[in-house]
Amino acid sequence: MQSTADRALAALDSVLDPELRRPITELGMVAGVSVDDDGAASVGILLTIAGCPLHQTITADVERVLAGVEGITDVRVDLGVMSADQRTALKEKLRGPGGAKDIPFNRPGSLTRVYAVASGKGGVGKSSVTVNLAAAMAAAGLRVGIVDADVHGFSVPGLLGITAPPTRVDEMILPPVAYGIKTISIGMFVDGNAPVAWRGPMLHRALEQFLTDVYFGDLDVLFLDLPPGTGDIAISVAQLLPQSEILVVTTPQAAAADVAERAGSVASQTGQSVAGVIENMSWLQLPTGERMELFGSGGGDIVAKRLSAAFGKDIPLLGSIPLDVDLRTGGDAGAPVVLSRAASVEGSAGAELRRIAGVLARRPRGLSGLKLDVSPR
Ligand SMILES: Nc1ncnc2c1ncn2[C@@H]1O[C@H](COP(=O)(O)OP(=O)(O)OP(=O)(O)O)[C@@H](O)[C@H]1O
Repeated sequence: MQSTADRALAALDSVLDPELRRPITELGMVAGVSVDDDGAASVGILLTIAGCPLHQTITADVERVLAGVEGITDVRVDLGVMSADQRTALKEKLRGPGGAKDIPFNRPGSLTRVYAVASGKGGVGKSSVTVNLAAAMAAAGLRVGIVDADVHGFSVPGLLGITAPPTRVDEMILPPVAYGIKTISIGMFVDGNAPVAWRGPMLHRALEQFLTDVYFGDLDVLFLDLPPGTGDIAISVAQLLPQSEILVVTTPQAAAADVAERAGSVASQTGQSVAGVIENMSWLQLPTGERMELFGSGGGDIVAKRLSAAFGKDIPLLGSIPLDVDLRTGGDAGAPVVLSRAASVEGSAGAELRRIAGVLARRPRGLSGLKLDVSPR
């Protein structure tokens, strides 16, 4: 018959490390469990690093789970810290022997879809679109990550309300999780609003480090929020993640369409493909029911048609998102509009973003254009 301590240990399988999203039992974080005759349990928990900011969450989860185990009357959690050897074992468990310094998304058999979100110019809503698509997918149960590669204008942490810094386990970086999205941004590594004046090679190295040192685990979808324009980082993305596909965000303006098309056509030089075009700020819904096209019309359609002609295949306009105060206030508050009640209003920005997320989530996995097994898991 199982002892109470055995049942307690089995119950701890349901406690997940908040950052690694795997059971603490599997991660070697449970040093031991004992239960005395009166039902008082004491549990040794090994944190990955001293002063782990999430120790209170882990402690509370352990206490809650053990309180539900029959025969346990009291729970004491003793926190310790992993030894260097234990940390090495953890890293090997997560990343393979030697803590493999490769990009996991490029490994043969990786089923992660990587979308690099690009725009010709700044301020068209690229980051807002990225964050909302990611949030809608995560809410639908997909495992989602974002790399905020917009080093000059990083805004993803703010849009997701992330203030906590990433946790480091030696050289491995554990990304903060918000709304189920594992997120890493250059903004988490610079002081306050200090400007980042980095040049190409530094950007390349920063992105490479994000892709190799950040532990994302298995992801269904990874979004990269690129800086606006056709700069060095777009080329780095193509080199570092050759299977990534571009999502082009534009406004309806003809001038914006021209630069957005250029951003998309960089992909033809780098051998990447374009997954589609998203038009943002397409119209403003007036109380009279009319749509006011503040920035003109047709930009998204023009970009999609021109890119289709350039690539010799259909590149769809995935959707048109209206100007919407709820999208902006949600962004300011760090609460993506797709998760709010406002998104259930037909024709709203949130509703359209949810629809586009659904379309992208249903696209076949794997390298587009190549013959791969893309049957759903
Ligand atoms: N559809 C929309 N309706 C209302 N406001 C929007 C919409 N899209 C974006 N915005 C607002 O426009 C501003 C710029 O958006 P965002 O930061 O997402 O753009 P960006 O293209 O990523 O900019 P940059 O490249 O300069 O970082 C934000 O204040 C955002 O809330």
